[in-house]
Amino acid sequence: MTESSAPSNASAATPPTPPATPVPPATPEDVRRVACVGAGVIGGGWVAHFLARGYDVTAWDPAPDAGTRLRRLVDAAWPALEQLGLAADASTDRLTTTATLEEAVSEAQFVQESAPEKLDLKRELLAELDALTPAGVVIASSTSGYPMTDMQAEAGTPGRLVVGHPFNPPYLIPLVEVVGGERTDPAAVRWASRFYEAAGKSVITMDREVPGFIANRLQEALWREALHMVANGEATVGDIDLSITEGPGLRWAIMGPMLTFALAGGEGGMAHMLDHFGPSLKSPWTRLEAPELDRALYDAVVTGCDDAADGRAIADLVAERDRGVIAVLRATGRLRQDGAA
Ligand SMILES: NC(=O)C1=CN([C@@H]2O[C@H](COP(=O)(O)OP(=O)(O)OC[C@H]3O[C@@H](n4cnc5c(N)ncnc54)[C@H](O)[C@@H]3O)[C@@H](O)[C@H]2O)C=CC1
Ligand SMILES: C[N+](C)(C)CC(=O)CC(=O)[O-]
Repeated sequence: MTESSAPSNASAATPPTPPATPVPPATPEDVRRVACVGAGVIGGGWVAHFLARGYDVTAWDPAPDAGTRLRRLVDAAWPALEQLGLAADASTDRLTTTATLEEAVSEAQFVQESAPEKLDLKRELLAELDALTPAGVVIASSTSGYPMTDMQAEAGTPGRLVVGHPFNPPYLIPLVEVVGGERTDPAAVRWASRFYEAAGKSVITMDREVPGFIANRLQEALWREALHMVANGEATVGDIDLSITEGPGLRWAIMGPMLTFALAGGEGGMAHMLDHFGPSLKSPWTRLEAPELDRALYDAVVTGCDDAADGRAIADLVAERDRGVIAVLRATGRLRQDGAA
């Protein structure tokens, strides 16, 4: 199977349910119609991204107010996307919200699932999506951490199910981590990676399942340590945020932690850095085990964030974040020719 071909429809134990409408699988670069299932923070962000890249998007979400919420999210994101540069044929009019899941996916050439992070729900939904989506069309889950092996357990044709893990907001943060499960066809993983690239994303394709993928594994280590420090009264929520925004975070937007630390070794680079600071790896700088998320810690973090927001509403913070990310992308020359980040 070549990289441009769609994944096989090879069946697992249960025979596949035939798709509702026969739609021939597209090559990743030829996809025009994308379905987004679940339209909250992340699903809505995906919708905005795909619209900005000129796709026709169908969206389905069971919440009664989902359509209104989605339009609000897309409208709020659009100015940032205009700044980045829209695809020639991009329009919010290309969005259709559907009354049923079946309508959303029946003509889709790619499906992005962004339903709540609950394993049973994901399992059932992915099996249903698999039954409703045209044969050979790749279905990706936005999950933040469930292995696809666990989520594909009930699907008739698990070969086309992949993880496509985005970062908030998916319309601005370029990275997507792509990985399959034990029963995923490797061609589906390659297809998804090529599709995301064509859709303007920066892709890491993983060849094995790792809990938390790569970036969340790193983020969670930081997050866990931050919660320990708040729980122990060692740092305030404000201290934690400032320590990153005025410290390592500034460098991380330009180089990752590896190259950044290579520069800590001066002319000797990473080798000198390891010789010099390697022993400190054994220092008790990390606690590793997660702290108990008890009421006191919960309240301290929530109140700390309210204080940090200093009266700014979430919508104001979203606009501020979007302006900041665009400025960083511009300043570091990371806006692609086609306007995608
Ligand atoms: N919030 C974040 O920063 C990130 C979240 N993710 C992942 O994205 C996924 C969605 O998370 P969020 O957007 O944050 O959650 P959210 O709570 O904002 O949105 C979830 C949406 O799914 C809808 N929904 C409920 N039941 C559903 C069903 N059976 N089928 C389809 N949709 C259903 C809800 O009405 C809601 O609009 C999760 O898997 C999460 O782990 C990934 C990256 C970042
Ligand atoms: C908090 N989170 C685990 C849902 C975060 C992510 O999955 C990625 C992100 O946007 O940082």
